[in-house]
Amino acid sequence: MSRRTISQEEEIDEYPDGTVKLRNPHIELMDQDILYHLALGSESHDLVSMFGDVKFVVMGGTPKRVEQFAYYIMQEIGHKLPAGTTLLDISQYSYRYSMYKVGPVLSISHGMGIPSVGILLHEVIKLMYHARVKDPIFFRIGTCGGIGIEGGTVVISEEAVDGLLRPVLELPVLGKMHSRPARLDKKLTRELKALATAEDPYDTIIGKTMCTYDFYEGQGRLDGAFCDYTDEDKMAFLGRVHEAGVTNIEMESLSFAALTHHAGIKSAVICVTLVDRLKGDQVLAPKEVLSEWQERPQKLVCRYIKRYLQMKGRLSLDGHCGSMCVKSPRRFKLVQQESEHVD
Ligand SMILES: O=P(O)(O)O[C@@H]1C[C@H](O)[C@@H](CO)O1
Ligand SMILES: O=c1cc[nH]c(=O)[nH]1
Repeated sequence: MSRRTISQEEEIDEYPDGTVKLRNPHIELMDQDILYHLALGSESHDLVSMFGDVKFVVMGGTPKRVEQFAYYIMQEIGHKLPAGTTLLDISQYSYRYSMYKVGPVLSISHGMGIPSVGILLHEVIKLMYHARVKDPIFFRIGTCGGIGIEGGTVVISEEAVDGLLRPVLELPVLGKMHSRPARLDKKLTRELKALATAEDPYDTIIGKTMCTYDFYEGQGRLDGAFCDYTDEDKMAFLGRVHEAGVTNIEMESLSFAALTHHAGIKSAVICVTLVDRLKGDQVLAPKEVLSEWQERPQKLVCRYIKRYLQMKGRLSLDGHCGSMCVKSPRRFKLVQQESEHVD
């Protein structure tokens, strides 16, 4: 095992072969590990053959969004299903989360808020470990409220902070408060930004994301069931956090950043804004507009995955998966050179 320095404060352990390390000595001693909320187990399922080829884990709040992403990425990478079959929700019998696998991509719903995404991340990180997945990359494709930016803008988080602007996830453990740094991969953030194009009919920006424990009072809304502050108080708060660099507010990035970082897994959070919070609280855009907006983070992540697979020679330029299905070696080389920034 080797040590990688992430910052002066913290080092993380890594196995040289890139497999995910668990920071829990108890798991190895257990006869079997039941991933209860995924409806999977380390003995009941052959996790290595089911998931050993995973490279990308893409998470989003709703089962519908992750199913849609699974079908979209399937089409984009030319992944074929056996005739007459459809994608299967692998975790359907957990009745908690939905999970779809398309070649090297796992698409999983995480529900709403830090507790829900946290439980899922524990089990997905263990799944990566049991399946001996190498160097997985995790993405959250979400929705958020923007501050001073138009609805439909895509925000790639450079940092996640809590409602008090602290870049840490706090969790009481055995009666003591534990703090974990919430860090996202800076290089991955830049690489994603570079994949936004001038032809996209919306902006893609990098910004600081505030992650709250609540949608209403936690995000300073005036339209919850309860509200003990004034419109002026709300606007002063939003102005203050905006000045501190916050561009958007959502409810999972802190846990996503902290737990992936603690596991030594590269991750990024990409959210589309549904409302400019300086102009209002309610999400008023029509359903069709909201649904098109939600596709925007998916498009960016899909571009990243395709670029990655093209560079590894696992995808042809016209988007067909295969072992070495490169159509024109000369053009492929060009793609490789253009996209040197992608790992
Ligand atoms: O998964 P998404 O991005 O839709 O999650 C955001 C944050 C909360 O879970 C939810 C609130 O509407 O939207
Ligand atoms: O304002 C918003 C919109 C989506 N999700 C949030 O958490 N906040």
